[in-house]
Amino acid sequence: MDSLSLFCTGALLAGGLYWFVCVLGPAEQKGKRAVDLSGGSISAEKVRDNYKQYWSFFRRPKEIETAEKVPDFVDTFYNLVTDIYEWGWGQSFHFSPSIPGKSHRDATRLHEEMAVDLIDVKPGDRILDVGCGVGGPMRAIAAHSQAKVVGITINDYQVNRARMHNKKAGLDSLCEVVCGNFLEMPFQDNSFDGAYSIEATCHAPKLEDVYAEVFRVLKPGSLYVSYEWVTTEKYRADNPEHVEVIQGIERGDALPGLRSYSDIAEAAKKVGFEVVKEKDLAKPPSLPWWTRLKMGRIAYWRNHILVIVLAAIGIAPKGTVDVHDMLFKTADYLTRGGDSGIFSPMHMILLRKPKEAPSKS
Ligand SMILES: C=C(CC[C@@H](C)[C@H]1CC[C@H]2C3=CC[C@H]4[C@H](C)[C@@H](O)CC[C@]4(C)[C@H]3CC[C@]12C)C(C)C
Ligand SMILES: C[S@@+](CC[C@H](N)C(=O)[O-])C[C@H]1O[C@@H](n2cnc3c(N)ncnc32)[C@H](O)[C@@H]1O
Repeated sequence: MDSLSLFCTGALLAGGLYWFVCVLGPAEQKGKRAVDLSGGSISAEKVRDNYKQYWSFFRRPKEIETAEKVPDFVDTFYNLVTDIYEWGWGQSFHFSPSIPGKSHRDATRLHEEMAVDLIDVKPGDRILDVGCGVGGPMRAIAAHSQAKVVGITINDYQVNRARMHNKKAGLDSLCEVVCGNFLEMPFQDNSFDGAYSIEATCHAPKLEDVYAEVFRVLKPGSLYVSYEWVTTEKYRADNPEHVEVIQGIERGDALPGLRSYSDIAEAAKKVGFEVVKEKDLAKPPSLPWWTRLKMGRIAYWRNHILVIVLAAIGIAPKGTVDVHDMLFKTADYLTRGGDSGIFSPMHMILLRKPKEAPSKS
Protein backbone atom coordinates (compact mmCIF):
# COMPACT_ATOMS: atom_id res chain seq x y z
CA MET A 1 0.00 0.00 0.00
CA ASP A 2 1.48 3.38 -0.98
CA SER A 3 1.56 6.24 1.51
CA LEU A 4 -1.45 8.02 -0.06
CA SER A 5 -3.76 5.00 0.28
CA LEU A 6 -2.40 4.42 3.80
CA PHE A 7 -3.25 8.02 4.67
CA CYS A 8 -6.73 7.73 3.08
CA THR A 9 -7.46 4.47 4.92
CA GLY A 10 -6.32 6.01 8.22
CA ALA A 11 -8.40 9.15 7.64
CA LEU A 12 -11.43 7.04 6.76
CA LEU A 13 -11.04 4.93 9.90
CA ALA A 14 -10.59 8.00 12.12
CA GLY A 15 -13.60 9.69 10.49
CA GLY A 16 -15.67 6.52 10.94
CA LEU A 17 -14.74 6.28 14.61
CA TYR A 18 -15.54 9.97 15.18
CA TRP A 19 -18.91 9.52 13.45
CA PHE A 20 -19.71 6.39 15.50
CA VAL A 21 -18.82 8.00 18.81
CA CYS A 22 -19.74 11.65 18.40
CA VAL A 23 -22.45 11.73 15.75
CA LEU A 24 -24.31 8.45 16.24
CA GLY A 25 -23.91 8.56 19.97
CA PRO A 26 -24.86 12.06 21.14
CA ALA A 27 -27.58 12.80 23.65
CA GLU A 28 -31.21 13.07 22.64
CA GLN A 29 -31.12 16.71 23.60
CA LYS A 30 -27.42 17.40 23.12
CA GLY A 31 -26.58 17.32 26.82
CA LYS A 32 -24.12 14.46 26.88
CA ARG A 33 -21.93 12.64 24.42
CA ALA A 34 -20.83 9.03 24.69
CA VAL A 35 -17.24 10.15 25.28
CA ASP A 36 -18.39 12.08 28.38
CA LEU A 37 -20.02 9.12 30.17
CA SER A 38 -18.95 9.01 33.83
CA GLY A 39 -19.98 7.47 37.12
CA GLY A 40 -21.42 10.75 38.39
CA SER A 41 -19.75 11.66 41.68
CA ILE A 42 -18.07 8.23 41.83
CA SER A 43 -14.47 8.11 40.63
CA ALA A 44 -13.97 6.07 37.44
CA GLU A 45 -12.13 3.21 39.14
CA LYS A 46 -14.91 2.75 41.73
CA VAL A 47 -17.85 2.54 39.29
CA ARG A 48 -17.80 -1.23 39.05
CA ASP A 49 -17.59 -1.67 42.86
CA ASN A 50 -20.50 0.72 43.31
CA TYR A 51 -22.50 -1.20 40.74
CA LYS A 52 -21.86 -4.40 42.74
CA GLN A 53 -22.80 -2.57 45.93
CA TYR A 54 -26.04 -1.42 44.28
CA TRP A 55 -26.95 -5.02 43.51
CA SER A 56 -25.99 -6.16 47.01
CA PHE A 57 -28.93 -4.09 48.34
CA PHE A 58 -31.26 -6.58 46.66
CA ARG A 59 -29.62 -9.50 48.42
CA ARG A 60 -30.74 -7.88 51.68
CA PRO A 61 -34.20 -6.66 50.69
CA LYS A 62 -35.12 -5.82 54.29
CA GLU A 63 -32.47 -3.07 54.25
CA ILE A 64 -34.01 -1.20 51.35
CA GLU A 65 -37.27 -1.19 53.22
CA THR A 66 -35.71 0.94 55.95
CA ALA A 67 -35.79 4.67 55.44
CA GLU A 68 -32.17 5.16 56.55
CA LYS A 69 -30.61 3.00 53.83
CA VAL A 70 -32.73 4.10 50.88
CA PRO A 71 -31.25 7.55 50.20
CA ASP A 72 -27.76 5.98 49.93
CA PHE A 73 -28.98 3.26 47.64
CA VAL A 74 -30.84 5.77 45.44
CA ASP A 75 -27.86 8.14 45.42
CA THR A 76 -25.54 5.34 44.25
CA PHE A 77 -28.04 4.41 41.53
CA TYR A 78 -28.20 7.98 40.18
CA ASN A 79 -24.42 8.32 40.19
CA LEU A 80 -24.35 5.26 37.98
CA VAL A 81 -27.18 6.11 35.58
CA THR A 82 -27.45 9.90 35.28
CA ASP A 83 -25.03 10.31 32.37
CA ILE A 84 -26.47 7.35 30.47
CA TYR A 85 -30.01 8.72 30.96
CA GLU A 86 -29.00 12.16 29.68
CA TRP A 87 -27.10 10.68 26.76
CA GLY A 88 -29.79 8.25 25.63
CA TRP A 89 -33.03 9.89 26.80
CA GLY A 90 -32.55 13.61 27.45
CA GLN A 91 -32.82 15.92 30.44
CA SER A 92 -36.28 14.78 31.60
CA PHE A 93 -36.05 11.45 33.41
CA HIS A 94 -39.63 10.29 32.98
CA PHE A 95 -42.12 8.86 30.49
CA SER A 96 -45.04 10.54 28.71
CA PRO A 97 -47.85 9.25 26.52
CA SER A 98 -47.07 9.31 22.78
CA ILE A 99 -48.88 12.06 20.87
CA PRO A 100 -49.51 11.57 17.12
CA GLY A 101 -47.55 14.07 15.02
CA LYS A 102 -45.51 15.28 18.00
CA SER A 103 -41.88 14.50 18.77
CA HIS A 104 -40.88 12.80 22.05
CA ARG A 105 -39.47 16.11 23.14
CA ASP A 106 -42.79 17.91 22.64
CA ALA A 107 -44.80 15.09 24.24
CA THR A 108 -42.46 15.24 27.23
CA ARG A 109 -42.84 19.02 27.57
CA LEU A 110 -46.65 18.84 27.34
CA HIS A 111 -46.74 16.16 30.06
CA GLU A 112 -44.64 18.46 32.28
CA GLU A 113 -46.72 21.56 31.54
CA MET A 114 -49.86 19.64 32.42
CA ALA A 115 -48.48 19.14 35.94
CA VAL A 116 -47.99 22.84 36.58
CA ASP A 117 -51.33 23.75 34.95
CA LEU A 118 -53.03 21.40 37.42
CA ILE A 119 -51.59 23.17 40.48
CA ASP A 120 -52.88 26.62 39.50
CA VAL A 121 -49.61 28.49 39.57
CA LYS A 122 -49.22 32.24 39.01
CA PRO A 123 -46.08 34.03 37.76
CA GLY A 124 -43.82 34.74 40.71
CA ASP A 125 -45.20 31.90 42.87
CA ARG A 126 -42.62 29.70 44.63
CA ILE A 127 -43.11 26.04 43.77
CA LEU A 128 -41.32 22.85 44.73
CA ASP A 129 -40.05 20.08 42.41
CA VAL A 130 -39.78 16.97 44.58
CA GLY A 131 -37.00 14.79 43.10
CA CYS A 132 -35.89 17.08 40.27
CA GLY A 133 -33.22 15.01 38.46
CA VAL A 134 -31.13 17.21 36.17
CA GLY A 135 -34.04 19.62 35.87
CA GLY A 136 -35.68 18.96 32.47
CA PRO A 137 -39.21 19.36 33.94
CA MET A 138 -38.15 22.30 36.12
CA ARG A 139 -36.97 24.33 33.14
CA ALA A 140 -40.05 23.55 31.04
CA ILE A 141 -42.31 24.43 33.98
CA ALA A 142 -40.52 27.67 34.89
CA ALA A 143 -40.54 28.82 31.27
CA HIS A 144 -44.25 27.93 30.87
CA SER A 145 -45.51 29.40 34.16
CA GLN A 146 -42.92 32.06 35.07
CA ALA A 147 -43.06 30.62 38.60
CA LYS A 148 -39.91 30.27 40.70
CA VAL A 149 -39.08 26.58 40.94
CA VAL A 150 -36.99 25.06 43.73
CA GLY A 151 -35.91 21.50 42.98
CA ILE A 152 -34.54 18.97 45.43
CA THR A 153 -32.54 15.84 44.60
CA ILE A 154 -30.53 13.47 46.78
CA ASN A 155 -27.74 13.24 44.20
CA ASP A 156 -25.11 15.99 44.18
CA TYR A 157 -23.93 15.12 40.66
CA GLN A 158 -27.46 15.88 39.44
CA VAL A 159 -27.42 19.19 41.36
CA ASN A 160 -24.35 20.27 39.40
CA ARG A 161 -25.78 19.09 36.07
CA ALA A 162 -29.11 20.82 36.75
CA ARG A 163 -27.43 24.13 37.74
CA MET A 164 -25.27 24.01 34.62
CA HIS A 165 -28.33 23.38 32.37
CA ASN A 166 -30.34 26.13 34.14
CA LYS A 167 -27.60 28.64 33.49
CA LYS A 168 -27.18 27.55 29.88
CA ALA A 169 -30.94 27.89 29.31
CA GLY A 170 -30.94 31.37 30.88
CA LEU A 171 -33.38 30.16 33.54
CA ASP A 172 -31.14 30.31 36.61
CA SER A 173 -33.04 33.32 37.99
CA LEU A 174 -36.24 31.20 38.07
CA CYS A 175 -34.76 27.79 38.90
CA GLU A 176 -32.91 26.84 42.09
CA VAL A 177 -31.55 23.39 42.92
CA VAL A 178 -30.91 22.02 46.39
CA CYS A 179 -29.15 18.80 47.36
CA GLY A 180 -31.14 17.00 50.06
CA ASN A 181 -33.42 14.21 51.10
CA PHE A 182 -37.11 14.69 50.29
CA LEU A 183 -37.92 12.69 53.44
CA GLU A 184 -36.40 15.50 55.56
CA MET A 185 -36.51 18.64 53.46
CA PRO A 186 -34.41 21.68 54.39
CA PHE A 187 -37.38 24.05 53.87
CA GLN A 188 -39.57 25.99 56.27
CA ASP A 189 -43.17 25.06 57.06
CA ASN A 190 -45.82 26.71 54.83
CA SER A 191 -43.23 28.15 52.45
CA PHE A 192 -44.38 26.98 48.96
CA ASP A 193 -47.37 28.03 46.80
CA GLY A 194 -47.48 24.66 45.06
CA ALA A 195 -45.54 21.44 44.51
CA TYR A 196 -45.16 18.64 41.99
CA SER A 197 -43.26 15.38 41.69
CA ILE A 198 -42.69 13.54 38.44
CA GLU A 199 -41.79 9.84 38.74
CA ALA A 200 -39.65 10.45 41.84
CA THR A 201 -41.62 9.60 44.99
CA CYS A 202 -41.60 5.93 43.91
CA HIS A 203 -38.09 5.91 45.49
CA ALA A 204 -39.52 6.59 48.97
CA PRO A 205 -39.79 3.48 51.15
CA LYS A 206 -43.04 4.85 52.62
CA LEU A 207 -45.12 7.20 50.51
CA GLU A 208 -46.65 8.79 53.64
CA ASP A 209 -43.20 10.03 54.68
CA VAL A 210 -42.57 12.07 51.54
CA TYR A 211 -46.21 13.22 51.32
CA ALA A 212 -46.02 14.41 54.96
CA GLU A 213 -42.96 16.50 54.14
CA VAL A 214 -44.64 18.06 51.10
CA PHE A 215 -47.72 18.76 53.24
CA ARG A 216 -45.56 20.47 55.86
CA VAL A 217 -43.82 22.86 53.43
CA LEU A 218 -46.94 23.81 51.44
CA LYS A 219 -48.97 26.90 52.32
CA PRO A 220 -52.52 26.05 53.43
CA GLY A 221 -54.92 25.91 50.47
CA SER A 222 -52.21 25.12 47.91
CA LEU A 223 -52.00 22.17 45.54
CA TYR A 224 -49.59 19.28 44.99
CA VAL A 225 -49.61 16.95 41.96
CA SER A 226 -47.67 13.72 41.70
CA TYR A 227 -47.11 11.26 38.83
CA GLU A 228 -46.68 7.93 40.63
CA TRP A 229 -45.23 4.58 39.54
CA VAL A 230 -47.79 1.88 40.43
CA THR A 231 -49.01 -1.61 39.74
CA THR A 232 -52.50 -1.44 38.23
CA GLU A 233 -55.70 -3.39 38.87
CA LYS A 234 -54.48 -5.92 36.25
CA TYR A 235 -51.53 -6.99 38.41
CA ARG A 236 -51.88 -10.42 40.02
CA ALA A 237 -49.40 -11.30 42.76
CA ASP A 238 -50.02 -15.03 42.07
CA ASN A 239 -48.98 -14.73 38.41
CA PRO A 240 -45.22 -15.57 38.15
CA GLU A 241 -44.83 -13.56 34.95
CA HIS A 242 -46.32 -10.45 36.58
CA VAL A 243 -44.04 -10.91 39.58
CA GLU A 244 -40.98 -11.27 37.33
CA VAL A 245 -41.80 -8.07 35.42
CA ILE A 246 -42.47 -5.98 38.53
CA GLN A 247 -39.36 -7.30 40.27
CA GLY A 248 -37.33 -6.51 37.12
CA ILE A 249 -38.67 -2.93 37.16
CA GLU A 250 -37.88 -2.50 40.86
CA ARG A 251 -34.32 -3.78 40.52
CA GLY A 252 -33.44 -1.81 37.41
CA ASP A 253 -34.92 1.43 38.76
CA ALA A 254 -33.80 1.53 42.43
CA LEU A 255 -37.26 1.07 43.88
CA PRO A 256 -37.75 -0.19 47.42
CA GLY A 257 -41.03 -1.81 46.26
CA LEU A 258 -43.72 -0.74 43.79
CA ARG A 259 -47.04 0.32 45.33
CA SER A 260 -50.50 -0.54 44.13
CA TYR A 261 -52.54 2.27 42.52
CA SER A 262 -55.05 1.79 45.36
CA ASP A 263 -52.49 2.78 48.05
CA ILE A 264 -51.77 6.28 46.73
CA ALA A 265 -54.87 8.20 47.83
CA GLU A 266 -54.82 6.39 51.20
CA ALA A 267 -51.27 7.60 51.90
CA ALA A 268 -52.21 11.16 50.92
CA LYS A 269 -55.30 11.25 53.14
CA LYS A 270 -53.36 9.82 56.07
CA VAL A 271 -51.07 12.86 56.18
CA GLY A 272 -53.95 15.35 55.87
CA PHE A 273 -54.32 16.03 52.12
CA GLU A 274 -57.71 16.32 50.40
CA VAL A 275 -57.80 14.31 47.16
CA VAL A 276 -58.95 16.65 44.36
CA LYS A 277 -58.46 14.28 41.43
CA GLU A 278 -56.89 10.91 40.64
CA LYS A 279 -56.36 9.49 37.15
CA ASP A 280 -54.04 7.03 35.45
CA LEU A 281 -52.67 9.13 32.58
CA ALA A 282 -51.47 5.95 30.82
CA LYS A 283 -55.02 4.68 30.20
CA PRO A 284 -56.70 5.10 26.78
CA PRO A 285 -57.35 7.41 25.00
CA SER A 286 -53.69 8.13 25.87
CA LEU A 287 -51.33 6.38 23.48
CA PRO A 288 -48.65 4.07 24.91
CA TRP A 289 -45.80 5.67 26.84
CA TRP A 290 -43.60 2.63 26.19
CA THR A 291 -43.43 2.88 22.35
CA ARG A 292 -40.41 5.16 22.73
CA LEU A 293 -38.64 2.41 24.67
CA LYS A 294 -39.60 -0.22 22.09
CA MET A 295 -38.53 1.91 19.14
CA GLY A 296 -35.14 2.55 20.68
CA ARG A 297 -34.01 -1.08 20.61
CA ILE A 298 -31.62 -0.78 17.64
CA ALA A 299 -30.12 2.36 19.15
CA TYR A 300 -29.60 0.50 22.47
CA TRP A 301 -27.58 -2.18 20.67
CA ARG A 302 -25.48 0.49 19.00
CA ASN A 303 -25.06 2.22 22.38
CA HIS A 304 -24.01 -1.04 23.99
CA ILE A 305 -21.27 -1.62 21.41
CA LEU A 306 -20.17 1.97 21.83
CA VAL A 307 -19.99 1.64 25.63
CA ILE A 308 -18.00 -1.61 25.34
CA VAL A 309 -15.52 0.07 22.95
CA LEU A 310 -15.20 3.20 25.10
CA ALA A 311 -14.69 1.16 28.28
CA ALA A 312 -12.13 -1.08 26.55
CA ILE A 313 -10.03 1.92 25.43
CA GLY A 314 -10.32 3.53 28.87
CA ILE A 315 -12.56 6.49 27.95
CA ALA A 316 -15.63 5.28 29.88
CA PRO A 317 -15.30 3.72 33.36
CA LYS A 318 -15.22 -0.09 33.22
CA GLY A 319 -18.46 -0.58 35.17
CA THR A 320 -20.40 1.47 32.60
CA VAL A 321 -20.86 -1.67 30.53
CA ASP A 322 -22.59 -3.42 33.47
CA VAL A 323 -24.79 -0.40 34.15
CA HIS A 324 -25.76 -0.13 30.49
CA ASP A 325 -26.54 -3.83 30.38
CA MET A 326 -28.79 -3.43 33.44
CA LEU A 327 -30.68 -0.56 31.75
CA PHE A 328 -31.00 -2.54 28.56
CA LYS A 329 -32.77 -5.30 30.51
CA THR A 330 -34.82 -2.80 32.49
CA ALA A 331 -36.14 -1.30 29.24
CA ASP A 332 -37.50 -4.74 28.41
CA TYR A 333 -39.23 -5.19 31.79
CA LEU A 334 -40.76 -1.70 31.50
CA THR A 335 -42.03 -2.48 28.00
CA ARG A 336 -43.56 -5.74 29.22
CA GLY A 337 -45.15 -3.85 32.13
CA GLY A 338 -46.67 -1.38 29.67
CA ASP A 339 -47.76 -3.98 27.09
CA SER A 340 -49.49 -6.14 29.70
CA GLY A 341 -51.06 -3.11 31.42
CA ILE A 342 -49.94 -4.27 34.89
CA PHE A 343 -47.74 -1.20 35.45
CA SER A 344 -48.15 2.55 35.04
CA PRO A 345 -45.49 5.26 35.57
CA MET A 346 -48.08 8.05 35.48
CA HIS A 347 -50.80 7.48 38.01
CA MET A 348 -51.65 11.14 38.61
CA ILE A 349 -52.93 12.37 41.96
CA LEU A 350 -53.87 16.00 42.64
CA LEU A 351 -53.96 16.98 46.32
CA ARG A 352 -54.84 20.05 48.33
CA LYS A 353 -53.54 21.05 51.75
CA PRO A 354 -56.74 22.21 53.48
CA LYS A 355 -57.05 25.94 54.17
CA GLU A 356 -57.61 25.19 57.82
CA ALA A 357 -56.22 22.32 59.86
CA PRO A 358 -59.00 19.83 60.75
CA SER A 359 -60.21 20.34 64.32
CA LYS A 360 -58.84 17.74 66.76
CA SER A 361 -62.16 17.11 68.65
C1 LIG B 1 -38.47 7.37 36.57
C2 LIG B 1 -37.42 6.59 36.45
C3 LIG B 1 -36.63 6.59 35.16
C4 LIG B 1 -37.49 6.37 33.93
C5 LIG B 1 -36.74 6.46 32.60
C6 LIG B 1 -36.29 7.88 32.34
C7 LIG B 1 -35.58 5.45 32.49
C8 LIG B 1 -36.04 4.00 32.77
C9 LIG B 1 -35.17 3.07 31.93
C10 LIG B 1 -34.14 3.97 31.28
C11 LIG B 1 -33.42 3.54 30.06
C12 LIG B 1 -33.44 2.26 29.60
C13 LIG B 1 -32.65 1.80 28.46
C14 LIG B 1 -31.42 2.71 28.19
C15 LIG B 1 -30.67 2.30 26.93
C16 LIG B 1 -30.21 0.85 27.03
C17 LIG B 1 -29.48 3.23 26.71
O1 LIG B 1 -28.77 2.87 25.54
C18 LIG B 1 -29.90 4.67 26.61
C19 LIG B 1 -30.68 5.08 27.85
C20 LIG B 1 -31.89 4.18 28.13
C21 LIG B 1 -32.92 4.40 27.02
C22 LIG B 1 -32.46 4.55 29.53
C23 LIG B 1 -33.01 5.97 29.54
C24 LIG B 1 -33.82 6.35 30.77
C25 LIG B 1 -34.91 5.31 31.07
C26 LIG B 1 -35.93 5.22 29.96
C27 LIG B 1 -37.07 5.60 37.54
C28 LIG B 1 -35.63 5.37 37.80
C29 LIG B 1 -37.86 5.76 38.80
C1 LIG C 1 -36.50 9.28 37.85
S1 LIG C 1 -35.80 10.71 38.50
C2 LIG C 1 -37.03 11.91 38.01
C3 LIG C 1 -36.42 13.28 37.97
C4 LIG C 1 -37.34 14.39 37.48
N1 LIG C 1 -38.57 14.43 38.20
C5 LIG C 1 -37.59 14.22 36.01
O1 LIG C 1 -38.72 13.82 35.67
O2 LIG C 1 -36.69 14.47 35.22
C6 LIG C 1 -36.10 10.59 40.26
C7 LIG C 1 -35.47 11.72 41.05
O3 LIG C 1 -35.86 11.58 42.44
C8 LIG C 1 -34.72 11.87 43.23
N2 LIG C 1 -34.85 11.23 44.54
C9 LIG C 1 -35.09 9.94 44.81
N3 LIG C 1 -35.11 9.73 46.15
C10 LIG C 1 -34.87 10.93 46.73
C11 LIG C 1 -34.78 11.38 48.07
N4 LIG C 1 -34.92 10.55 49.11
N5 LIG C 1 -34.57 12.69 48.29
C12 LIG C 1 -34.41 13.56 47.27
N6 LIG C 1 -34.48 13.19 45.97
C13 LIG C 1 -34.71 11.89 45.70
C14 LIG C 1 -33.55 11.33 42.45
O4 LIG C 1 -32.34 11.85 42.91
C15 LIG C 1 -33.96 11.77 41.05
O5 LIG C 1 -33.54 13.09 40.87
